[in-house]
Amino acid sequence: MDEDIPALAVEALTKRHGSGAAAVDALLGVDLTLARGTFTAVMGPSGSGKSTFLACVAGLEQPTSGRVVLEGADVTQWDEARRTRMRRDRIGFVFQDFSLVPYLTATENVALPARLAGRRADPQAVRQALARVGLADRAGHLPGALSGGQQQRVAIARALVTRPALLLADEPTGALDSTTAREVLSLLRAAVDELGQTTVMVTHDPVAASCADTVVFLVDGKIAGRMAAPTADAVAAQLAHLDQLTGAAR
Ligand SMILES: Nc1ncnc2c1ncn2[C@@H]1O[C@H](COP(=O)(O)OP(=O)(O)OP(=O)(O)O)[C@@H](O)[C@H]1O
Repeated sequence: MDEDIPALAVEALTKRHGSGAAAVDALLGVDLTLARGTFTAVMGPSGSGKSTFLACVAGLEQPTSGRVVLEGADVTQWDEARRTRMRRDRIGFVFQDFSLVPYLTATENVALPARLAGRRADPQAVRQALARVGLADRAGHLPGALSGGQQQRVAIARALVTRPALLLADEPTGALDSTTAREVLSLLRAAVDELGQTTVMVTHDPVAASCADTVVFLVDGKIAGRMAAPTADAVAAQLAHLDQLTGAAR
Protein backbone atom coordinates (compact mmCIF):
# COMPACT_ATOMS: atom_id res chain seq x y z
CA MET A 1 0.00 0.00 0.00
CA ASP A 2 1.38 3.38 -1.04
CA GLU A 3 1.75 5.38 2.17
CA ASP A 4 1.36 8.65 0.24
CA ILE A 5 -2.21 7.85 -0.76
CA PRO A 6 -4.53 9.70 1.62
CA ALA A 7 -6.88 7.64 3.77
CA LEU A 8 -9.72 9.78 2.44
CA ALA A 9 -10.08 12.37 -0.28
CA VAL A 10 -13.43 14.07 -0.71
CA GLU A 11 -13.63 16.12 -3.88
CA ALA A 12 -16.28 18.72 -4.78
CA LEU A 13 -18.87 16.74 -2.86
CA THR A 14 -22.47 17.87 -3.21
CA LYS A 15 -25.63 16.26 -1.91
CA ARG A 16 -29.15 17.41 -2.66
CA HIS A 17 -31.92 15.78 -0.64
CA GLY A 18 -35.28 15.62 -2.39
CA SER A 19 -36.16 17.48 -5.57
CA GLY A 20 -38.15 20.37 -6.94
CA ALA A 21 -39.37 22.98 -4.50
CA ALA A 22 -38.64 20.66 -1.53
CA ALA A 23 -34.97 20.14 -2.49
CA VAL A 24 -32.40 20.80 0.23
CA ASP A 25 -28.74 21.26 -0.64
CA ALA A 26 -27.07 19.60 2.33
CA LEU A 27 -23.52 19.68 0.88
CA LEU A 28 -22.36 22.29 -1.59
CA GLY A 29 -18.88 21.44 -2.80
CA VAL A 30 -16.88 19.99 0.08
CA ASP A 31 -13.18 19.29 -0.51
CA LEU A 32 -11.24 17.52 2.20
CA THR A 33 -8.14 15.33 2.18
CA LEU A 34 -7.17 13.33 5.23
CA ALA A 35 -3.70 11.85 5.54
CA ARG A 36 -3.46 8.46 7.21
CA GLY A 37 -3.23 8.46 10.95
CA THR A 38 -4.89 11.86 11.41
CA PHE A 39 -7.76 12.80 13.68
CA THR A 40 -10.27 15.30 12.28
CA ALA A 41 -13.26 16.79 14.06
CA VAL A 42 -16.20 18.08 12.01
CA MET A 43 -18.28 20.78 13.65
CA GLY A 44 -21.06 23.08 12.60
CA PRO A 45 -24.55 24.24 13.49
CA SER A 46 -27.54 21.93 13.31
CA GLY A 47 -28.43 21.35 9.66
CA SER A 48 -24.97 22.32 8.36
CA GLY A 49 -24.52 18.94 6.68
CA LYS A 50 -22.38 16.96 9.15
CA SER A 51 -24.51 13.80 9.15
CA THR A 52 -24.93 13.97 5.38
CA PHE A 53 -21.16 14.27 5.05
CA LEU A 54 -20.58 11.15 7.19
CA ALA A 55 -23.30 9.24 5.30
CA CYS A 56 -21.73 10.10 1.94
CA VAL A 57 -18.23 9.18 3.13
CA ALA A 58 -19.55 5.86 4.46
CA GLY A 59 -21.32 5.15 1.17
CA LEU A 60 -24.69 5.08 2.94
CA GLU A 61 -25.85 7.87 0.67
CA GLN A 62 -24.82 8.50 -2.91
CA PRO A 63 -23.58 12.06 -3.41
CA THR A 64 -25.33 14.14 -6.05
CA SER A 65 -21.92 14.98 -7.53
CA GLY A 66 -18.27 14.81 -6.55
CA ARG A 67 -16.11 11.93 -5.41
CA VAL A 68 -15.32 10.04 -2.23
CA VAL A 69 -11.94 8.36 -2.60
CA LEU A 70 -11.10 5.87 0.14
CA GLU A 71 -7.46 4.75 0.12
CA GLY A 72 -7.20 5.67 -3.55
CA ALA A 73 -10.45 3.98 -4.68
CA ASP A 74 -13.34 6.12 -5.92
CA VAL A 75 -16.16 4.46 -4.00
CA THR A 76 -18.79 6.68 -5.60
CA GLN A 77 -18.32 4.60 -8.77
CA TRP A 78 -19.18 1.40 -6.96
CA ASP A 79 -22.56 -0.32 -6.86
CA GLU A 80 -24.49 -0.72 -3.62
CA ALA A 81 -23.25 -4.28 -2.94
CA ARG A 82 -19.61 -3.24 -3.23
CA ARG A 83 -20.16 -0.15 -1.07
CA THR A 84 -21.81 -2.33 1.57
CA ARG A 85 -18.76 -4.60 1.62
CA MET A 86 -16.48 -1.57 1.82
CA ARG A 87 -18.46 -0.23 4.77
CA ARG A 88 -18.30 -3.55 6.56
CA ASP A 89 -14.63 -4.25 5.89
CA ARG A 90 -12.94 -0.83 5.72
CA ILE A 91 -14.96 1.53 7.89
CA GLY A 92 -15.53 1.45 11.64
CA PHE A 93 -18.46 3.30 13.19
CA VAL A 94 -19.01 4.70 16.65
CA PHE A 95 -22.41 6.27 17.36
CA GLN A 96 -23.78 8.51 20.10
CA ASP A 97 -26.16 5.77 21.31
CA PHE A 98 -23.45 3.03 21.22
CA SER A 99 -25.63 0.81 18.95
CA LEU A 100 -24.64 -2.45 20.62
CA VAL A 101 -26.81 -5.54 20.22
CA PRO A 102 -28.46 -5.88 23.65
CA TYR A 103 -28.61 -9.68 23.77
CA LEU A 104 -24.95 -10.21 22.80
CA THR A 105 -22.07 -10.05 25.27
CA ALA A 106 -19.26 -7.52 24.86
CA THR A 107 -17.15 -10.22 23.19
CA GLU A 108 -19.96 -11.18 20.83
CA ASN A 109 -20.63 -7.54 19.95
CA VAL A 110 -16.96 -7.01 19.09
CA ALA A 111 -16.96 -10.22 17.02
CA LEU A 112 -20.11 -9.20 15.15
CA PRO A 113 -18.59 -7.32 12.16
CA ALA A 114 -16.55 -10.38 11.21
CA ARG A 115 -19.55 -12.68 11.65
CA LEU A 116 -21.72 -10.42 9.50
CA ALA A 117 -19.03 -10.67 6.84
CA GLY A 118 -19.35 -14.46 7.02
CA ARG A 119 -16.01 -14.91 8.76
CA ARG A 120 -15.12 -16.25 12.14
CA ALA A 121 -13.79 -13.48 14.32
CA ASP A 122 -10.22 -14.05 15.49
CA PRO A 123 -10.75 -14.66 19.24
CA GLN A 124 -7.35 -13.22 20.07
CA ALA A 125 -8.04 -10.03 18.11
CA VAL A 126 -11.37 -9.67 19.92
CA ARG A 127 -9.71 -10.18 23.31
CA GLN A 128 -7.01 -7.66 22.45
CA ALA A 129 -9.55 -5.11 21.25
CA LEU A 130 -11.46 -5.38 24.53
CA ALA A 131 -8.24 -5.26 26.57
CA ARG A 132 -7.15 -2.15 24.66
CA VAL A 133 -10.28 -0.31 25.84
CA GLY A 134 -9.81 -1.59 29.41
CA LEU A 135 -12.66 -4.09 29.40
CA ALA A 136 -10.87 -7.45 29.54
CA ASP A 137 -12.75 -8.23 32.75
CA ARG A 138 -16.17 -7.33 31.30
CA ALA A 139 -15.95 -9.45 28.15
CA GLY A 140 -18.86 -11.72 29.13
CA HIS A 141 -21.23 -8.92 30.16
CA LEU A 142 -24.30 -7.89 28.23
CA PRO A 143 -24.54 -4.16 27.33
CA GLY A 144 -27.31 -3.69 29.90
CA ALA A 145 -24.87 -4.67 32.66
CA LEU A 146 -22.34 -2.04 31.56
CA SER A 147 -22.23 1.72 32.18
CA GLY A 148 -22.68 4.12 29.26
CA GLY A 149 -18.95 4.76 29.09
CA GLN A 150 -18.21 1.02 29.14
CA GLN A 151 -20.75 0.44 26.37
CA GLN A 152 -19.09 3.10 24.26
CA ARG A 153 -15.73 1.44 24.90
CA VAL A 154 -17.17 -1.86 23.61
CA ALA A 155 -18.38 0.05 20.53
CA ILE A 156 -14.86 1.43 20.02
CA ALA A 157 -13.38 -2.06 20.34
CA ARG A 158 -15.93 -3.31 17.78
CA ALA A 159 -15.06 -0.46 15.40
CA LEU A 160 -11.31 -1.03 15.69
CA VAL A 161 -11.13 -4.83 15.66
CA THR A 162 -11.27 -4.89 11.85
CA ARG A 163 -8.44 -2.29 11.70
CA PRO A 164 -10.51 -0.13 9.34
CA ALA A 165 -9.11 2.40 6.87
CA LEU A 166 -11.35 4.99 8.48
CA LEU A 167 -13.08 5.34 11.84
CA LEU A 168 -16.23 7.49 11.69
CA ALA A 169 -17.50 8.67 15.06
CA ASP A 170 -20.84 10.50 15.20
CA GLU A 171 -21.14 12.44 18.49
CA PRO A 172 -19.35 9.63 20.38
CA THR A 173 -19.46 11.52 23.68
CA GLY A 174 -22.92 13.06 23.23
CA ALA A 175 -24.58 10.70 25.72
CA LEU A 176 -21.77 10.67 28.30
CA ASP A 177 -20.90 12.77 31.35
CA SER A 178 -17.76 14.84 31.04
CA THR A 179 -15.44 12.47 32.95
CA THR A 180 -16.55 9.44 30.96
CA ALA A 181 -16.42 11.50 27.77
CA ARG A 182 -12.76 12.29 28.47
CA GLU A 183 -11.97 8.58 28.85
CA VAL A 184 -13.64 7.78 25.54
CA LEU A 185 -11.82 10.65 23.83
CA SER A 186 -8.47 9.44 25.16
CA LEU A 187 -9.20 6.01 23.68
CA LEU A 188 -9.91 7.57 20.29
CA ARG A 189 -6.75 9.68 20.57
CA ALA A 190 -4.72 6.58 21.54
CA ALA A 191 -6.07 4.70 18.52
CA VAL A 192 -4.78 7.52 16.31
CA ASP A 193 -1.41 7.82 18.05
CA GLU A 194 -0.69 4.15 18.69
CA LEU A 195 -2.47 2.35 15.83
CA GLY A 196 -2.27 5.12 13.22
CA GLN A 197 -6.07 5.00 13.00
CA THR A 198 -7.44 7.68 10.67
CA THR A 199 -10.46 9.09 12.47
CA VAL A 200 -13.26 11.55 11.64
CA MET A 201 -15.49 12.65 14.50
CA VAL A 202 -18.62 14.79 14.29
CA THR A 203 -19.11 16.66 17.54
CA HIS A 204 -20.81 19.69 19.03
CA ASP A 205 -18.40 19.74 21.96
CA PRO A 206 -15.34 22.04 21.79
CA VAL A 207 -13.54 19.90 24.40
CA ALA A 208 -14.04 16.79 22.27
CA ALA A 209 -12.94 18.67 19.15
CA SER A 210 -9.77 19.81 20.91
CA CYS A 211 -8.61 16.16 21.00
CA ALA A 212 -8.42 16.16 17.20
CA ASP A 213 -5.46 17.32 15.10
CA THR A 214 -7.68 19.51 12.97
CA VAL A 215 -11.20 20.87 13.23
CA VAL A 216 -13.21 21.46 10.07
CA PHE A 217 -16.18 23.81 10.40
CA LEU A 218 -19.16 23.18 8.14
CA VAL A 219 -21.75 25.89 7.58
CA ASP A 220 -24.63 25.58 5.13
CA GLY A 221 -23.02 22.60 3.42
CA LYS A 222 -19.64 24.25 2.86
CA ILE A 223 -16.35 24.22 4.70
CA ALA A 224 -16.30 27.59 6.42
CA GLY A 225 -13.04 27.24 8.30
CA ARG A 226 -10.33 24.90 9.53
CA MET A 227 -8.29 24.97 12.71
CA ALA A 228 -5.07 23.04 13.31
CA ALA A 229 -3.92 22.15 16.83
CA PRO A 230 -7.27 23.23 18.31
CA THR A 231 -7.84 24.17 21.91
CA ALA A 232 -11.32 24.00 23.45
CA ASP A 233 -11.36 27.78 23.97
CA ALA A 234 -10.29 28.55 20.42
CA VAL A 235 -12.88 26.14 19.03
CA ALA A 236 -15.62 27.67 21.18
CA ALA A 237 -14.62 31.14 20.01
CA GLN A 238 -14.64 30.01 16.39
CA LEU A 239 -18.10 28.47 16.80
CA ALA A 240 -19.34 31.76 18.18
CA HIS A 241 -18.14 33.41 14.98
CA LEU A 242 -19.65 30.89 12.58
CA ASP A 243 -22.13 33.45 11.32
CA GLN A 244 -19.31 35.67 10.13
CA LEU A 245 -17.56 32.61 8.68
CA THR A 246 -20.72 31.80 6.75
CA GLY A 247 -20.58 35.25 5.27
CA ALA A 248 -16.92 34.76 4.29
CA ALA A 249 -17.61 31.35 2.73
CA ARG A 250 -20.35 32.62 0.44
N1 LIG B 1 -33.25 12.59 4.00
C1 LIG B 1 -33.37 13.92 3.93
N2 LIG B 1 -34.35 14.50 3.20
C2 LIG B 1 -34.46 15.84 3.10
N3 LIG B 1 -33.62 16.72 3.72
C3 LIG B 1 -32.64 16.20 4.47
C4 LIG B 1 -32.46 14.79 4.63
N4 LIG B 1 -31.40 14.59 5.45
C5 LIG B 1 -30.94 15.82 5.79
N5 LIG B 1 -31.69 16.79 5.21
C6 LIG B 1 -31.46 18.25 5.30
O1 LIG B 1 -30.13 18.49 4.89
C7 LIG B 1 -29.54 19.51 5.71
C8 LIG B 1 -28.30 18.94 6.40
O2 LIG B 1 -28.72 17.95 7.33
P1 LIG B 1 -27.70 17.11 8.23
O3 LIG B 1 -28.51 16.14 9.01
O4 LIG B 1 -26.63 16.59 7.35
O5 LIG B 1 -27.11 18.25 9.19
P2 LIG B 1 -26.29 18.10 10.55
O6 LIG B 1 -25.23 19.16 10.50
O7 LIG B 1 -25.86 16.71 10.74
O8 LIG B 1 -27.37 18.50 11.64
P3 LIG B 1 -27.48 18.04 13.21
O9 LIG B 1 -26.32 18.67 13.92
O10 LIG B 1 -28.80 18.63 13.61
O11 LIG B 1 -27.46 16.54 13.23
C9 LIG B 1 -30.61 19.96 6.67
O12 LIG B 1 -31.25 21.08 6.12
C10 LIG B 1 -31.56 18.77 6.71
O13 LIG B 1 -32.87 19.18 7.02
